[in-house]
Amino acid sequence: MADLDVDVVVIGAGPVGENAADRAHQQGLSAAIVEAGLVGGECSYYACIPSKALLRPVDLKAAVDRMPGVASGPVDVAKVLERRDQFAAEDDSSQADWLSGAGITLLRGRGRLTGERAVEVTHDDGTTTSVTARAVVVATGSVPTYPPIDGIADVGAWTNRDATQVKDVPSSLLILGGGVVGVEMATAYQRLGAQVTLVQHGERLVPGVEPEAARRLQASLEADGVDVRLGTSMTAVRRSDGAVTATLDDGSEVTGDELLVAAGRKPATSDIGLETVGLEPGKPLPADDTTTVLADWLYAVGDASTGAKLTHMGKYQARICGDVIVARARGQQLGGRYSHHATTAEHTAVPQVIFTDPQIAAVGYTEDAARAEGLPVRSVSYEIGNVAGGSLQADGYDGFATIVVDTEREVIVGATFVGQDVADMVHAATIAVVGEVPLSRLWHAVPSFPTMSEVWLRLLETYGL
Ligand SMILES: Cc1cc2nc3c(=O)[nH]c(=O)nc-3n(C[C@H](O)[C@H](O)[C@H](O)COP(=O)(O)OP(=O)(O)OC[C@H]3O[C@@H](n4cnc5c(N)ncnc54)[C@H](O)[C@@H]3O)c2cc1C
Ligand SMILES: NC(=O)c1ccc[n+]([C@@H]2O[C@H](COP(=O)([O-])OP(=O)(O)OC[C@H]3O[C@@H](n4cnc5c(N)ncnc54)[C@H](O)[C@@H]3O)[C@@H](O)[C@H]2O)c1
Repeated sequence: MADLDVDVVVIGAGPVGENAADRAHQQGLSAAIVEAGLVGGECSYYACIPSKALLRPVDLKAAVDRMPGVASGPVDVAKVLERRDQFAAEDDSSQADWLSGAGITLLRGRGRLTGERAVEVTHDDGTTTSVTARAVVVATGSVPTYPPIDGIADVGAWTNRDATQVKDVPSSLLILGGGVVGVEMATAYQRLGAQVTLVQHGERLVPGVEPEAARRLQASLEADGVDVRLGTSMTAVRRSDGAVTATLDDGSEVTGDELLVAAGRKPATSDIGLETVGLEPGKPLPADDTTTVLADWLYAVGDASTGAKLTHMGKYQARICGDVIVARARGQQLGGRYSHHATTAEHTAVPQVIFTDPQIAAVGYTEDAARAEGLPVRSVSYEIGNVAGGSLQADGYDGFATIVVDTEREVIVGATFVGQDVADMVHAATIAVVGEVPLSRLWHAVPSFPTMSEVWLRLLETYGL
């Protein structure tokens, strides 16, 4: 392909890179995007989408099983996997078509910086294309990390790619890591018929959430039959007679047909030529609130950056990035906090939904995190099963909501919802946090009866309104 000169070149066509290119292009800039794998990135084929496609059927079955008078049958695993393939088959033709329809040039190959505003793309056939651009955006995502455990390189350990693209559910699965990937995959696999053993070296699961949320999740996983081992780590793993055996640091052994490593991720920045522009490879790219890394030409968004490692937050960063690039191209002043040119929500209002059973949906600070920041806070909680909407949703509804209130400003700085079907409840809290809506005004946001949102009223009453 002939060498190219464009306004913006994006390295990495995951959900985040695609959004950055599109946002800049929609406003009149020429854009090219470089992709070494599948257009759509990890999220579309090996992360968010296939994992949720595996979880939704078993989540629905559990909800039906909690309801007297309606019966669910056994899970048809083949059908579940077939539906997963409808969402996440490893074919990026429709996403590539979308890019070309949008007028963005797709360069298939591996992109590397070769200096300021210069990227070289190496295609599969070994040929190269040089791209020069006014702005370069790094959106190369992340790759799994492997803890230093004896034998881990020799047992054919699964990553999120194997777990989400599975063709045959094994009869048993060891999971290393009790973070978000670990608990979501433990939920899916145990309910798809595998015996799951989950090993987490911390004292609790999903360390970033309210402690009571993690306790309820652990109780539910254990009730499902998951063997949860906390406060322990694997010291060695070996494969014999087809199975993987892991030795734990308390001397015990656990066995499974496969081992899924879900022990965190690192940015995919080790081989993208960062050293040619004076930056250290292998580290998350330190982007400021305008997503800028260097002067007014190098930008970073998504998992490759220091921002939150979630698709929706990466896409938010990408929209800001596109707008900043356009403003600079037009010689316009950048706006400040909460403008189109600042990722303000990254500091105080990151939402996340963990699609386990119970679901955990949270935004902003937990109580402990707020105190660590020196905020004057008080948190109040209320059982969702004690509001009419919750008790109608499921018999014995197990879940609660917590709000963390800044007692000086009387605004909500964090909220957590735990329970069946709470995923969509978090957005109301996100609006309250971002809008810094005073509690006295929230009192007038009347939840409909009988919905689970009535828990908002009870939380405000419990706080003292
Ligand atoms: C199992 C799992 C489940 C998840 N579920 C959720 C969820 O439910 N919700 C959520 O918000 N987040 C979820 N995440 C996190 C989410 O997947 C990431 O935050 C998101 O994919 C980041 O998007 P990205 O575009 O930055 O990177 P990626 O999606 O990783 O895309 C980066 C792209 O860059 C390409 N690339 C890398 N290097 C180069 C190079 N040198 N040249 C050319 N191309 C290159 C890669 O091939 C890839 O296509 C999950 C993660 C995992 C592992
Ligand atoms: N629903 C969602 O939003 C969703 C779903 C999946 C993943 N993600 C994102 O993907 C990213 C990666 O998730 P992840 O779960 O791989 O990473 P993570 O950092 O969330 O969790 C890794 C866990 O592994 C544990 N661990 C690390 N080394 C260990 C060892 N040697 N022995 C035992 N335990 C060990 C850690 O204590 C930690 O709890 C996260 O940023 C996450 O937010 C999001």
